[in-house]
Amino acid sequence: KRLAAPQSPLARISGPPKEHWLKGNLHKLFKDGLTYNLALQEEFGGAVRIYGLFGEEQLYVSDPLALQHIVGRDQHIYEETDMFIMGNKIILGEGLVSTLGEQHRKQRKMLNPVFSFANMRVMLPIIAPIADKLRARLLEQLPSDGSHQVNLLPWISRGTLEYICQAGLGYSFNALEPSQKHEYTEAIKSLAPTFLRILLLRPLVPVVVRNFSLYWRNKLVDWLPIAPLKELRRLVLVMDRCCRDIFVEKKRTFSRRASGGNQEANTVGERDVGARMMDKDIMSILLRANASSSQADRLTESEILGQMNTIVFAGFETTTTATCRILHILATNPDVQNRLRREIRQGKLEYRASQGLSDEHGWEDVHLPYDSLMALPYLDAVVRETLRVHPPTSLLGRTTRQGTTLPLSRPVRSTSGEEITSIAMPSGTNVIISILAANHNKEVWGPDASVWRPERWLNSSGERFGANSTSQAVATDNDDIKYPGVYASMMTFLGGGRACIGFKFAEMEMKQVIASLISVMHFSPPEMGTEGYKIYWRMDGLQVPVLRSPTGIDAEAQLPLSIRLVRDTDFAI
Ligand code: HEM
Repeated sequence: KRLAAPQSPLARISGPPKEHWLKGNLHKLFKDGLTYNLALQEEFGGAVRIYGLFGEEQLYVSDPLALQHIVGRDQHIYEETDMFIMGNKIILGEGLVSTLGEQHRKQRKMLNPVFSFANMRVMLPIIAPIADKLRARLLEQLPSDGSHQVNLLPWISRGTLEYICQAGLGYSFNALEPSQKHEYTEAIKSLAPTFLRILLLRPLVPVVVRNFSLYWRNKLVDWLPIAPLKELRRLVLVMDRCCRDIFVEKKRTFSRRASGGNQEANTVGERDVGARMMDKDIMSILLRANASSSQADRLTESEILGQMNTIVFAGFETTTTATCRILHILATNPDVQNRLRREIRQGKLEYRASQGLSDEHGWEDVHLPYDSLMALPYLDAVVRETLRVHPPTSLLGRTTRQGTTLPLSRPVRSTSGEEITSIAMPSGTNVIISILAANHNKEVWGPDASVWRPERWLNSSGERFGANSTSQAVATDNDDIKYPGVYASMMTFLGGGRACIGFKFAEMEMKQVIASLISVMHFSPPEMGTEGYKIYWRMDGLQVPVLRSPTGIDAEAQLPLSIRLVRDTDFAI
């Protein structure tokens, strides 16, 4: 007994038994893990000891005060793991998700202003016509006299790619023209599924990066008989080449304009964005900011290049699944859908009148400006509540870079039944931030925390609380029991120095798409026949819609919904 290794501080914390000798509890958490994740918080509280690979003890955290420390006060201690940073660097380049410490801070300093409200106002007119084009593509599929079942997932996904590429890169890949496949958008779409197939190799990344040069890494990929690894390398090369081409063109256009030369776009992709929107995209704003900043703050070319793939990748699947989730909820809640449509119609009618436009301009086609769109209270409540109950990214990893102590707002029980109010965290302890459990915490959101109820964001007259206020939605005044999230006090977009930089963009995009689609289209659940099929949201890495039958769950992600044109009765509440 005396020779046994000293017990780690986490061994005292209660948690589930080890489920597998190799995978610990990880497969339960990350493979269709919604129920398992929520049960952990219910049973053990805001800090739970779980087992990682080879039984390594980790801390699973949803406690508000602990998260204030992890993403806020002590964020320099709780950093991304080497596996995450190095893996991202290989795949996406030297962007925000691949850097730590001073380099990351420098990149954020340059990029934060790019995602300001002022720039969102400028970018909304890039997105609005694309959402209308998506709507037109869906309407084309409708028979003249009835409803039609459409798998919305690929369409929402094409729309999202087009918004982020046009607004992010200032480049159109015509993603809403399925006949015009582009190798860049195909690569971005294949990236996450390919990566998931070799997820178990991820822990080896730091060892390989530290011990093998690029030449030998390439040789390894050649020699190893692992097809998804070779495919991943191909995708990375395609993304890198396409981004470099766009970047070179952008720089050329940029310096030509700076010297007062020709204002025309050079490439088809640039021209397709339309002259009106030229130079208003994220990369153009970044290039201008970079050129006018001091030498010490300036990003290198490779850092700018790295942001291109990072922004497109980070903004793609997350926003796609969130938009799909909203549409699915609207389809299954016709009253909510009607109320929302009514509010949008009212908002557009008022704006049309304020601009002195005649009735000839159909209200459905009116584009609300940024501030009016953001101010629609019910739309805001529907988006907030969906992002709270169903956060697209549910779990994030961190590791302690030095020893520290983690305080808790509510004590948890030790394995021998004592109360624990703070936890000693040795250097190198792996932490899982549970965005999902935090967003479902009954102490913060009330006993109906897991119920989707948009009214929690509204007062009794249906108005929303002050701009960022969550006073009614949050069931407590105690600051220790509040989450440090950047968006509506929830953890969906995280908080602190590594919070989602694109959250305003995502919010704007989702609101615009929903407003555009439901102005003219009605959504309802699909006919599933007699075999008992249901749409089921599987939580692996992201939350993804699939079909579930009594005999099992389909592997293929899909969101089949019935759509038809809106009728007068679809505004009734
Ligand atoms: C509903 C949609 C979205 C969700 C739920 C979401 C969520 C998140 C979360 C949780 C993080 C923190 C990740 C971590 O620390 O490991 C993050 C980071 C990030 N997100 Fe988003 N995101 C969304 C949309 C977007 C969009 C549209 C963009 C770009 C326009 C974007 C760009 C980024 C970037 C660049 C980071 C890295 C920030 C950094 O490390 O400094 N995201 N996002």
